[in-house]
Amino acid sequence: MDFENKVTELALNLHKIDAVKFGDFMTKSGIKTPVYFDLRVIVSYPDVMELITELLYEFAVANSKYDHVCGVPYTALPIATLLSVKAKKSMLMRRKEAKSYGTKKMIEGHYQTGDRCLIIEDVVTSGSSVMETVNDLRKEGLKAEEAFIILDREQGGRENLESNKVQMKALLTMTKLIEILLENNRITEQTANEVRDYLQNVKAPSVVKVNERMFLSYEKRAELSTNAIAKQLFNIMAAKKTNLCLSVDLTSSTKILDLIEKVGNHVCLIKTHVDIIEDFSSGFVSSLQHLAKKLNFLILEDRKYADIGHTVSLQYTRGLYNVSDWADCVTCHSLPGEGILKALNGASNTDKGVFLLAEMSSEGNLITQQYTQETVKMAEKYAELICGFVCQNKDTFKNPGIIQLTPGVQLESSKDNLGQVYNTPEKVVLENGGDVMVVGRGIVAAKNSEIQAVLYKDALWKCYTKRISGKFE
Ligand SMILES: O=c1ccn([C@@H]2O[C@H](COP(=O)(O)O)[C@@H](O)[C@H]2O)c(=O)[nH]1
Repeated sequence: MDFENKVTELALNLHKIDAVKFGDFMTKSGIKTPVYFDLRVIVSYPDVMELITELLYEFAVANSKYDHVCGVPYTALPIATLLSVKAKKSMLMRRKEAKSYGTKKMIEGHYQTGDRCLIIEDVVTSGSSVMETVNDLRKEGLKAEEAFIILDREQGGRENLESNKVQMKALLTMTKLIEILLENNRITEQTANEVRDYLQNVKAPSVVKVNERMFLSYEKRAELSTNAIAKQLFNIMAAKKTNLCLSVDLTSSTKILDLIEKVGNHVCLIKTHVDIIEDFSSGFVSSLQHLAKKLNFLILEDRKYADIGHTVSLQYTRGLYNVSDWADCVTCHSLPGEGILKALNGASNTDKGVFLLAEMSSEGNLITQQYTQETVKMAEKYAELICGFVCQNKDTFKNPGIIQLTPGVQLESSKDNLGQVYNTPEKVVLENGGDVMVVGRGIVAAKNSEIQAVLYKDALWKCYTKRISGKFE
């Protein structure tokens, strides 16, 4: 029997076993519907289970590359099991609730970060159940980009899933099912029309688009990084439990080193502006590097390069500051075009990173939405060089392997008298998606910088743990 005939047989069988019913029903959300699906009953019909498995197998194996299958609990679990055995592919099981003891894992089974997982579901209306499983898999660093469905109710689920980067394929659509049942005299023309009218008029609510990096831990994101500095920074944050970057905007090298000695334990990154240091020397650089090793932080020179590639390569590798010699990463503008990234790429033999400025914290800055988008696009070709973006919004980029570095942070929202805008840790981390938060005067100008650094560190870390728990919206 060919594929189409088998699909027809499935439609007729689903009707025969009462998995599809026509009449006056009420959906979970209280909307009247002339058609109702209850595919939970299929477990009582081994030949229907076998047919579904065969069809999904032909459908899935022919077109997809995947490492695991995962059924949306509960109806799709036995189907995913049969499919996993038939395809000889591993299965993962998503829990509905995390265990209260032991590992507290949501996903059971063996997997590696970056593995591809195919989702199996019985019926899709809005796609929200599929998205719950997709989100839990993505939190574990798995790729969940394809969902195979028995029946698509055609009420917006496909569009909702696509907007969350999940391609959906269904064995049957509601339209096709009605057509088959009508052709085979299982339903009347009137019933068919009632269902068609209903389909025209009732759409499921849209599913909120998720930004995967908002829910992934720094450990998981380290595994997804293609830039060595981003990887290191994620790992330092996870190990030291801090996502605080201190901007040491002081003009005396002794004062800078004294401050770092006090707060270095509480930060993951130290950000410098070397051109404001009045007594800059190679001795300062050696002491800074020594502290970075001792206290386990990375060094970012916030140079904000913005010239043509040739000049930038000289600014980066030569002159009084010879930044490439000591800074793990630098900031740079995208304004001059790609040449600036070409210049920085390969200018050093050791691992380096670039934070590209996609947005600024200052009031009235001239960066437009289009400029931001083009900046993010420009970075795509330089996956080994870019460790992140200096930006202010969670939707500026999606790649979970890179870092959102966000300046303009103080414990209270405020402004300075030269246009700097400050947001609170809650706003920056939970709403705006900051991964590493830059604090300058909030710590540097405090009476006791160490106490203040701990306050910032704790507040920012608390927001991060809340964010990855997903329980903040
Ligand atoms: O958009 C940007 C980019 C960089 N910065 C830098 O961050 C610090 C912020 O210092 P505060 O004292 O906390 O204001 C500073 O070095 C800026 O050059 C930024 O503020 N905004």
